[in-house]
Amino acid sequence: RKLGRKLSMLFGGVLFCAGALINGFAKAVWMLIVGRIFWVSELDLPIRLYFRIVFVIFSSVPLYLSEMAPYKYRGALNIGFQLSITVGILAANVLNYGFAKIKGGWGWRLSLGGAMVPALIITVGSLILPETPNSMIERGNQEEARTKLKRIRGIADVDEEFNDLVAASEASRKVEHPWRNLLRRKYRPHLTMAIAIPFFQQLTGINVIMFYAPVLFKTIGFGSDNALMSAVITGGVNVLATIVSIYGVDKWGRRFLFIEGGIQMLICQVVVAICIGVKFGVNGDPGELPRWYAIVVVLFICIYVAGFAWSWGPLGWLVPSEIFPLEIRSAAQSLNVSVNMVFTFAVAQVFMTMLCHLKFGLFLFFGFFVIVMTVFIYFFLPETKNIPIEEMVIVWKEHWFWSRFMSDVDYPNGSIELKKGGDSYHKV
Ligand SMILES: OC[C@H]1O[C@](O)(CO)[C@@H](O)[C@@H]1O
Repeated sequence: RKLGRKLSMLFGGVLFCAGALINGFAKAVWMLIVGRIFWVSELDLPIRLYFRIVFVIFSSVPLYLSEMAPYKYRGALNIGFQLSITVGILAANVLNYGFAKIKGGWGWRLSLGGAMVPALIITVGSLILPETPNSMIERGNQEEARTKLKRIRGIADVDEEFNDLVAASEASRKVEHPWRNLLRRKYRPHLTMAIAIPFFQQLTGINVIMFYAPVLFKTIGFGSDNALMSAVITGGVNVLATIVSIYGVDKWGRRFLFIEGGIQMLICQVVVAICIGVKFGVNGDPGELPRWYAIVVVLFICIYVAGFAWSWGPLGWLVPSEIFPLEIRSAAQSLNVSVNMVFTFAVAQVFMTMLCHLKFGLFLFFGFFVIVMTVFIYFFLPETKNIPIEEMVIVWKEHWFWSRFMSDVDYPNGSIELKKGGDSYHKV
């Protein structure tokens, strides 16, 4: 909050570079450990190039994107963040596939040290990017913010938006304790979403596939090469489906994608559980897996990944970044990222044990959570597409459940009127 979004990103980029260097040149195990502490959140995958970004960047980039974007395209632009993650994962899978074939035992140095490339892009990029007007106003540079807003929007008359931003910032300046505020009654919906959304995102079980696809495919009877190849395939589907959500998020809305994606994931989880259950039972030796059978499993895992990649994947970052009012935004976003990382870590840690004990039931375990989260979205998440961030209070005020927490909250100063049309709002 004090440093602004730009410096936060720079700080993260530098740490990330340091981690990649220490890892790539590691001479001892402790160097690998230190490098990884600097670097990534998935602590148990030693030899894997994973273009993941440290916590600081996760906290600042989605906010940066949502604050910068014109609200009609906010969804699409924000999803650029998740798209980069999926492209990173795909690149990592492809490169690891290649590096694994290098003889002489130094392929892993390329895998780990190669993270310098994205790390440098982040570091240099953060120096070139402009600071957001919101963040400038927050730190008292009003005129600079106005000029910047004109430049970003490409028009001279930015008064309406500028005044909105200033009003929001003034309201936030009066408040000194974003963390304590987060606990206030009127922020109950925000607090709930800051915890529930990242929790549910990880409880879809996506990282079981993302981190362990090769292990999983091998376990169910694929050869080594095919298993690595399948990881490349799921990585590709992940990228393509994320692009679908960029296309649709501001048209079809967040709720539609969440609910459709949830149903799709659930169906696939049940089918995969049945496929694996029928073949393995609970004993665990599949023998030879017929080719058509393997293809069916990979196909349904791909459909599951697609369901995730146009719903919880991108929306898990987008929705929190657009619902928090400025006065709690940084704190709430940090909470969101922390919960996400804690459960990413937890799922990665318990996956092996769960697979051994639950067998095919692992997919049903995550399937159960997918049911819960889909019902949760249906009842508790209001549609946020096409609403300026500064006007977002409207969606809570008109929500059947959350309105009870918002009774003493006013519409923002000089608020434009928003009319509800179907499942979303538009300016009148
Ligand atoms: O695309 C899959 C990736 O998306 C995330 O859920 C959120 O960014 C990651 O935890 C996961 O590895």
